[in-house]
Amino acid sequence: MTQPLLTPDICVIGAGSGGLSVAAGAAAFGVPVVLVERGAMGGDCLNTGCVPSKAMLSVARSLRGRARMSEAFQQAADHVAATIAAIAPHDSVERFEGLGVTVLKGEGRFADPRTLVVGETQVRARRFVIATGSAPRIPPIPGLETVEVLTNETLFSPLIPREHLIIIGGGSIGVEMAQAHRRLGSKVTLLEGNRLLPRDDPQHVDLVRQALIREGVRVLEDVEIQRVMRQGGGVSLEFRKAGGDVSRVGGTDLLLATGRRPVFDALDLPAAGVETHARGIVVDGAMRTTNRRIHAIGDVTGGPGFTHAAGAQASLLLRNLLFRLPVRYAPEGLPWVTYSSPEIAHVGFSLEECRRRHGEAVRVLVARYEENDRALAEGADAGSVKLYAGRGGRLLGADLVGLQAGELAALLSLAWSSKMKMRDLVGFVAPYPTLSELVRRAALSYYADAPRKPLVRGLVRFLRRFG
Ligand SMILES: Cc1cc2nc3c(=O)[nH]c(=O)nc-3n(C[C@H](O)[C@H](O)[C@H](O)COP(=O)(O)OP(=O)(O)OC[C@H]3O[C@@H](n4cnc5c(N)ncnc54)[C@H](O)[C@@H]3O)c2cc1C
Ligand SMILES: NC(=O)c1ccc[n+]([C@@H]2O[C@H](COP(=O)([O-])OP(=O)(O)OC[C@H]3O[C@@H](n4cnc5c(N)ncnc54)[C@H](O)[C@@H]3O)[C@@H](O)[C@H]2O)c1
Repeated sequence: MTQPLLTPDICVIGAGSGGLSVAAGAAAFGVPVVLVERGAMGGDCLNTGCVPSKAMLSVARSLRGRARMSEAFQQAADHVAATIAAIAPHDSVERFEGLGVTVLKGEGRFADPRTLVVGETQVRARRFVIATGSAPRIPPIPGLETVEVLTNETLFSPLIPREHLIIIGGGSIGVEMAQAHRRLGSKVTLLEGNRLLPRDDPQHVDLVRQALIREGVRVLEDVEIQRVMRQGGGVSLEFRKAGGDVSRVGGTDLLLATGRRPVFDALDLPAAGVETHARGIVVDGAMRTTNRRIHAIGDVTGGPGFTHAAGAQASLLLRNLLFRLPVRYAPEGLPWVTYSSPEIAHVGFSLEECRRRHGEAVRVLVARYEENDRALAEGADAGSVKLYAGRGGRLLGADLVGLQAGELAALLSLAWSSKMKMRDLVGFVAPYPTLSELVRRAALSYYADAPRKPLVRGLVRFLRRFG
């Protein structure tokens, strides 16, 4: 029996953040698309990532230790399930088939540079888009194989009370899950080999660190984990603080939040002539792999692992595939947010990168939440907005920490991508009382010296003569 053969214009492998965007966008323009998914539609973000973690954080924020642990976790589990169920229809097979996409449920594997095999079906597309995402990276810690470990793939389903959760890794997942579990009633120990949130502004990270410690999370940084052991029904860890003695911590559960690895093993990429490096599939600025008919986007390319990064790549790729326009994906300016309380966010270049590029011309402009009426009214006076201004007042980057810092980051991301200057950030009207006034206030400080400048004072004096 010959295998069924499909010959779409575009075959997308992986129905997560990146793949779904490409499939929906291409189908909207009437382009024949085949979408291949071996697991749950929606990928990591919907099922085991952004959505369950943010839903859990929302319940944790409203309860903040005010409910019994069993009740708190039950509420969180219900809200996680309800949130996923509310979003799932948008990512479902039915919706995509309704858009005209042919959805194949199964694992894709390349047979040759032009053919993907999915079960009994062969797909020979003009272009392939690999969007197969990432999986938790398991570090080589002795003894890890002897205990049961949790990852984001197992933590939320079932979402159950953990008496004492030990978390290895103080990146976004580690910090968000430490706070969420603590607020739902778990005892939490967070161990990080470096410092918490190593890519974020150190002063801002300190605010997050202090919040975690105040709420009762035991935070251990600069530690080297030496061994993991079984202990009764739980786990025990041996670790060493830089230069110190070996210490031990025991808990009921162990969560690994130690970064990601790209997922492509099942694809047989060598058969397709697609090269990989340690972080993922090798792509050029147009997201083209070493096989010119095959593109790759999202976590599998090893760039910054965010849903909005996969979405941004998908939009650019659509422009390229549908309209043949030249595109170049530049991850540098990408915003990111860790949804702790306080939230911590970043836009554009880091201060270090700004200084590397523009030297002494860079000015740091700060506005503090304690100076903002809305923040005071909300009882959230801890936080700050830092803008990095270059020559002529151009916005080069920003770091933010505090209530709703992520929403302010969206405003600044628009300003950054529109190449705005401090003049523009001063020239808009921020409704009163909003946190967005913080952005204006920080930008205004760029002109703080103006009243003292002889030239400006002279001009004002001159203009006064005219009544
Ligand atoms: C706990 C957690 C919280 C997160 N929170 C945020 C957040 O708040 N904000 C944010 O921006 N990002 C967040 N992320 C990151 C975000 O989830 C990812 O960056 C995003 O999902 C990547 O999208 P993707 O399309 O590359 O891959 P995915 O969404 O993972 O999709 C890949 C899909 O490919 C399928 N697949 C793999 N191999 C094959 C194959 N051979 N054949 C067929 N199908 C295949 C998989 O089953 C999967 O469905 C979070 C991640 C985690 C783990
Ligand atoms: N709010 C968000 O946007 C959000 C939330 C969660 C996850 N994510 C994404 O999901 C991905 C995974 O997040 P993550 O937090 O696992 O990865 P990460 O790379 O952000 O952080 C991993 C942390 O683990 C530490 N680590 C690694 N090995 C260790 C070891 N042996 N001992 C001690 N510490 C160790 C690292 O120093 C690092 O700080 C990232 O791509 C992230 O962008 C995003």
